[in-house]
Amino acid sequence: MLSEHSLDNLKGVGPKQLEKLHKLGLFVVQDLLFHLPLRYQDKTKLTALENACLGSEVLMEGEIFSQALTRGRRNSLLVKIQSPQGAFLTLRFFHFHYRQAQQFTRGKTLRVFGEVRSGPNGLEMVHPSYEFVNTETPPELENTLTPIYPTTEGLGQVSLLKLVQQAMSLLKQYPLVELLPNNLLDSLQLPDLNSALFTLHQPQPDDDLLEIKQFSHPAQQRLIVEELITQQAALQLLRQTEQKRLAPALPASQMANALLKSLPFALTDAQQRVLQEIQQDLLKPYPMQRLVQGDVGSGKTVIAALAAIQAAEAGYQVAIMAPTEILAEQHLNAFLEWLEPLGVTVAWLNGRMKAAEKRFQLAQIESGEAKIVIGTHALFQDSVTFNRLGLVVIDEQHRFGVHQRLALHEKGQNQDHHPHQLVMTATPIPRTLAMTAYGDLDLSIIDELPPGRKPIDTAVLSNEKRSSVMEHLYVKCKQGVQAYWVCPLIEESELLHAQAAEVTATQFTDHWPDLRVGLIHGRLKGEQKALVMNAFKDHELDLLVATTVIEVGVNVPNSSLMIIENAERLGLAQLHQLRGRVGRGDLQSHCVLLYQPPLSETGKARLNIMRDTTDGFRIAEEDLKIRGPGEILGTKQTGGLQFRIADLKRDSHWIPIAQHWAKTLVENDTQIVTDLQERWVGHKVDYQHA
Ligand SMILES: Nc1ncnc2c1ncn2[C@@H]1O[C@H](COP(=O)(O)OP(=O)(O)OP(=O)(O)O)[C@@H](O)[C@H]1O
Repeated sequence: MLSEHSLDNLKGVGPKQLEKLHKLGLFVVQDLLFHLPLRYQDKTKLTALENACLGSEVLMEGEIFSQALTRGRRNSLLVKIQSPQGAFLTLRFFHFHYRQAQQFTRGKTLRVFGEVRSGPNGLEMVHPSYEFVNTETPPELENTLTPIYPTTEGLGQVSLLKLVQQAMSLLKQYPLVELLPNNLLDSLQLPDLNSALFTLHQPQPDDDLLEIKQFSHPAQQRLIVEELITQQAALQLLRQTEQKRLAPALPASQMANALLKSLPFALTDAQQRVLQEIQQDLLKPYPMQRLVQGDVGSGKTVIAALAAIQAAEAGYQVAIMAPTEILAEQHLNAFLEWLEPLGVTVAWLNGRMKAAEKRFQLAQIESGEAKIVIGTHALFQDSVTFNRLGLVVIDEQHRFGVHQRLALHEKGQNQDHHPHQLVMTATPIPRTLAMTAYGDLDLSIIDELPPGRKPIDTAVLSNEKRSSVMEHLYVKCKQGVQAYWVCPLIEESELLHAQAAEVTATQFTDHWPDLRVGLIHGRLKGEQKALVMNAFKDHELDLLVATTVIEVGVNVPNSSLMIIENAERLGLAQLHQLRGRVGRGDLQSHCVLLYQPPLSETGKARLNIMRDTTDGFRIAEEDLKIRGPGEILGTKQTGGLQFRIADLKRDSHWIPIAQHWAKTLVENDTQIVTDLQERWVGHKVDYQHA
């Protein structure tokens, strides 16, 4: 079996090469077959010099007309060849031996391969590969296109190609088992696996290079589809396993009605719909696995509270995990306000608690006295023992990654049940991406903002206007407006980032001593951050100069002006999150995106999208197109989305199709699913738990 055939069985593979191959993620012969070329060279035909297009790689022949050495900053050897029709091409070599130079004598015929460029003396090729041709017995042309593989230092193309060729002849003897059903291949018009692999490693001259380049060749699509089906099937199996587990069936809650009555607002239709979906899930005796997506400010916290109360009333505990301490504290305040009057005890944990306080909170959690427990990732530390965990709410899950989600989930795993799981994210995620990243979860969307919100008015301005923007901000603050100023992310370094914020804060206080300015950044201690945040909330500060630490969740409805510096450096999803800190009350809010000129065309287009829409889903779709999934999901989450061949940005249109077929396979033939996973997950990728 090629899936068990280790690579050192191939000719020419010693320990050193093996190490290099492992570095490329290649362990068995089958891995080589799935190691697809990056691109191809066409050495199957000769192109006439006259027909060569600039920028294309071609094979051509000509007679040596002259050769010359030029001296300068870099010595170069120039060899001029002439086609039978009289056109000239210059070959330019920067590295050469003088002996080599002597070989290029006038009248000899050369066959060269390289990229045609325009040079100072007409058409040229830099460092082409070449051979001398005996015109009586010219060398044969290649039968297939020549693949160029991704490789690593010390493993040349020629060696790698030889190994793949050995793998291909083994494939002829031991073809791989076709795992995709015929009706699937027929309906999608895709080739079988073995011929797809032959096509991609040894494409015939008539195979469409353009299609292959654009990854739209049926042979490539076939592999992409198989890989995506495998990933979707893995998620569905995970989900099926989860649904076979027991969870406490939580009856409808009376206290939830009391909470609803006590709120100063009525739920929007979207909130009601999502709440009902959650409440229905909680009634069932197996774990809810639901993702709630709500655009910024759509009111997710109250939904979490209403779900929590259903568990608490039934005698179970609820863990609420937030990505930052600022957010955990904000949730704590909201939950205390809403739930304590109803007699529900809320505990909380943070990193800066005094030992005695922490002991007290831990004891309350362990005894079951505390029904709601709020915190950051501190919640899944070993010292935390839940008494009867019935529901886990994870806010902004992509900040945590699947591992942490599962870790908290395991905490509640006593003998008789698993907790229900509710994941909340404020980052709208395009549907296809959500299907891949969260395919094991049901999806609810809060697609409506509370009434009375006015769309944020956004302006895009050059940094040259910075001082007048500062001036304008001062005037507004004097009229009672509260504002954020978000500082540039010049370096990844937390220190420099903090310094930039400090400098800006000082500029304001130096200029306008009567302006009440607060400063918040990642290097402040938790306690200091909380103090500043609370002062801003209580309107003891007019302006909060911040780094992107305020990106998620911060809720100060009275703030209505935000300036974001160096906006061109941030992803759209992140800008949307930041901007979502204003426009949360009924005031008309404004946002200014400052950019450092000159701004590229794409840069301009991106900021214009921000100016033209506040619809998070549209922004996320654009971001997916421009920056890819990492930007939207965060790197931790995308860690679990590494594919061998598929690319979520390029191939997202296949995802719904893959999901459909994965479902059919999971329902009808789990053996195929297991085989597919063995084939694709191999040594490198673990779709479920990476
Ligand atoms: N139906 C509603 N009507 C009016 N106000 C509401 C409604 N639902 C929630 N709110 C209020 O809207 C504000 C935003 O809610 P919340 O903080 O829950 O938003 P969110 O969805 O978590 O947003 P983000 O993801 O941006 O943090 C809060 O002040 C909340 O009390």
